[in-house]
Amino acid sequence: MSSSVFSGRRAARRAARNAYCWRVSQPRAARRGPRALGVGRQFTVQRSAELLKPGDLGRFSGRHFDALSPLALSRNLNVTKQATKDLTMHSGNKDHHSICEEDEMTCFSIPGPTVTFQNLTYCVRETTGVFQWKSVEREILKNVSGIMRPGINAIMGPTGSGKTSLLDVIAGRKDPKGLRSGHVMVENTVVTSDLRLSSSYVVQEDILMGTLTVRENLAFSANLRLSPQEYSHRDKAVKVNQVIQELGLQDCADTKIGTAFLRGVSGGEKKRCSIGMELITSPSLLFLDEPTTGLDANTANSIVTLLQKLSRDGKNIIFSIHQPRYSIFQLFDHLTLLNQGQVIYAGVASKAVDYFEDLGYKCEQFNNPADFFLDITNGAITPVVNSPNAVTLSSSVEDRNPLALQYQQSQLHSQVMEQLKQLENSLMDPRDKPAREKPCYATPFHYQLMVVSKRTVKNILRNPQTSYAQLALNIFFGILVGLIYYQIPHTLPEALQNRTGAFFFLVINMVFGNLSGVELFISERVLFIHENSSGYYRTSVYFLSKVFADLIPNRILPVFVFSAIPYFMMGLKPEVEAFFLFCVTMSLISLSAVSLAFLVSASVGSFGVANALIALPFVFMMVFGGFLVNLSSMLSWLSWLKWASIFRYGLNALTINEMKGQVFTSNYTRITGEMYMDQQDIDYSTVGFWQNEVALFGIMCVCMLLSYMQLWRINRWK
Ligand SMILES: Nc1ncnc2c1ncn2[C@@H]1O[C@H](COP(=O)(O)OP(=O)(O)OP(=O)(O)O)[C@@H](O)[C@H]1O
Repeated sequence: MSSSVFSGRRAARRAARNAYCWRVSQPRAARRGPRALGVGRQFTVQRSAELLKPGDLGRFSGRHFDALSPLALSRNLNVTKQATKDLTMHSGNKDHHSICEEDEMTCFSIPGPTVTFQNLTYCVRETTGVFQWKSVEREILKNVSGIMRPGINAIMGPTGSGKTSLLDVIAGRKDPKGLRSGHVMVENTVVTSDLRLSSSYVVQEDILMGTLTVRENLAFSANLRLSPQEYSHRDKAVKVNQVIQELGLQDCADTKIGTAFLRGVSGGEKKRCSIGMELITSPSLLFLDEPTTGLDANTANSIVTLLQKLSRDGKNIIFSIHQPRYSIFQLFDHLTLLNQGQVIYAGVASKAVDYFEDLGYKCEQFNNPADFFLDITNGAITPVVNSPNAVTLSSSVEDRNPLALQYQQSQLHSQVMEQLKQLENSLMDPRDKPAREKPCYATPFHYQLMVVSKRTVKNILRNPQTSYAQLALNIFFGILVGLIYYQIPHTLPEALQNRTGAFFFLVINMVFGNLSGVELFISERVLFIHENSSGYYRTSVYFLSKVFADLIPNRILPVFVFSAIPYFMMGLKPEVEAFFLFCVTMSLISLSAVSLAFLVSASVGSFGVANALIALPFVFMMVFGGFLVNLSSMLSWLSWLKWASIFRYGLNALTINEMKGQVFTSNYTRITGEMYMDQQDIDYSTVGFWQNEVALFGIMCVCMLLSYMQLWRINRWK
């Protein structure tokens, strides 16, 4: 990145932010700046810090420090190869030396945060029985502890072993209600769901806007997640280009992601784009849920290689993975192996095979270690019985997972627990802690509204079927109603019958024509949940942008077309004011109906349920509209439903607007519009007319408010 672009205060602010993503929770020394921690100067991080003991001395820049001091642990300031020798000399511990020399060394100029978790037990409730009324609690993570440092941290295990659950609990994405014990800490700060706003999480299924190109999707992420105070438009464009280069997406940068109807980029490119959406913020802590699932071997390899490259900048990359090939496994720094929700190995990845061989399992010469571990957990490989540490299978209930038991008794486990204890003890007194900044959105409300609305409009323009269908339907029905009721005469009985019939037809069309509103929030529900919970934008921003982008092209414009065509074809009152009020009434009918559809859309997740739910109130409203049933003759305990009927308010307003001041005649009879409305119990005064309009407006406001609340209440936990 050219220094000319990111110069001055902006660059300084950004550099500080990237290096100190977790600064609010760090010790003062850490907050004083990179130099205080030796960051910026090259030092080496040894991955097997679990092999060190408190009191052992490490060295950095000529100064010695306690290798297991809180600061050293929390920043991974362990030892260089040279320091390892010093350490051995100082501590006189030959074992350390020999073990340390076996370990590979990893160099980070700016190490990211360390994640620790202790005694995590997580339960889910499962419903049972024919009617699913009973619920039982099931432990899916049992007493899981570990330390994950900057580098590649893989969580492996057979299907259903709890990989994704562990990742989600660590990332603060799993419902905290299920956590029975334990806690997760990132740099000495207990993780809450706030972590969702400040960390990066790549979900398994790529959740991207299909109608936008790779570059547009990345720019969307940059616009919302990079603060406008720190990054100018140009900076963001440079950042997007940088991520495109880093991920090798140059060839498909301007290709659309693709939808169910539009072929777009390949699966691997989509996955890289998903990773890019998160890399835009230069996160120091990145979570990925099964990043290689569904990809061919080469693409999977290139993705993990890319992650490994990123981790060498000091990022802490934590992901779940099912059964990687050997070339991928080789890239892991740290491995956590799970079986039935329990840890069966946690430590340096390259030492896992040795660990299991010590337990009596034999890994064939050309066997892939990942397959070897899964075979062990599945019981396809059994331990050699005469091995001194061979796992003894017990039929007792407590020993159902002997591998987990073996791990809990191992030195590896006690070292991890010892280090966790050290960290706990080193936690600062809460009074000394700086006040924790509440993670907040990177961009202000109005900016988010502009960016999200732009995307919504772009999406509608590139996927205009709904808008075209809505317009075509309105034109078709407008002409149809106009032809059926062409130039309604003022002679009785047609004058009254045709007018009321035409109005009923129009209202039906306005209400049922808006059934498509139920798709508004359902079609993008997954995208909304992902983006909202990852801190892209506020719920209110999404709601407003979606509602306005839908209302203007799909609901308001077609209504004016629909109102104009039949109004003049039917020969209704030839007055400008009457036509204007007719259009206003039709718009309010449409808006109140569509708001009800939005409410249903925000409340349920499937089209089938939504269609069934929306049809019911519409039919009830039609029955209680006053056209099909005489409301005054209805059972009193049922007739209150008329107060909630869009049909009733709409029909009344249209009737008052048309009939008031009109005279209808036949050979022997003369009826005024007022006489007719008196007979129908319609209040035709000006106040009476506006009462109907206000009621429609009220229904719209209440439904909109409830839809927003429903959207806000959507379960975002995994
Ligand atoms: N919210 C939930 N409600 C009910 N059961 C759940 C929930 N989350 C996880 N589980 C259950 O917990 C177990 C572990 O699930 P998890 O997805 O973590 O496994 P996994 O190792 O990632 O599996 P896979 O490799 O198949 O994705 C499974 O049996 C799953 O059904």
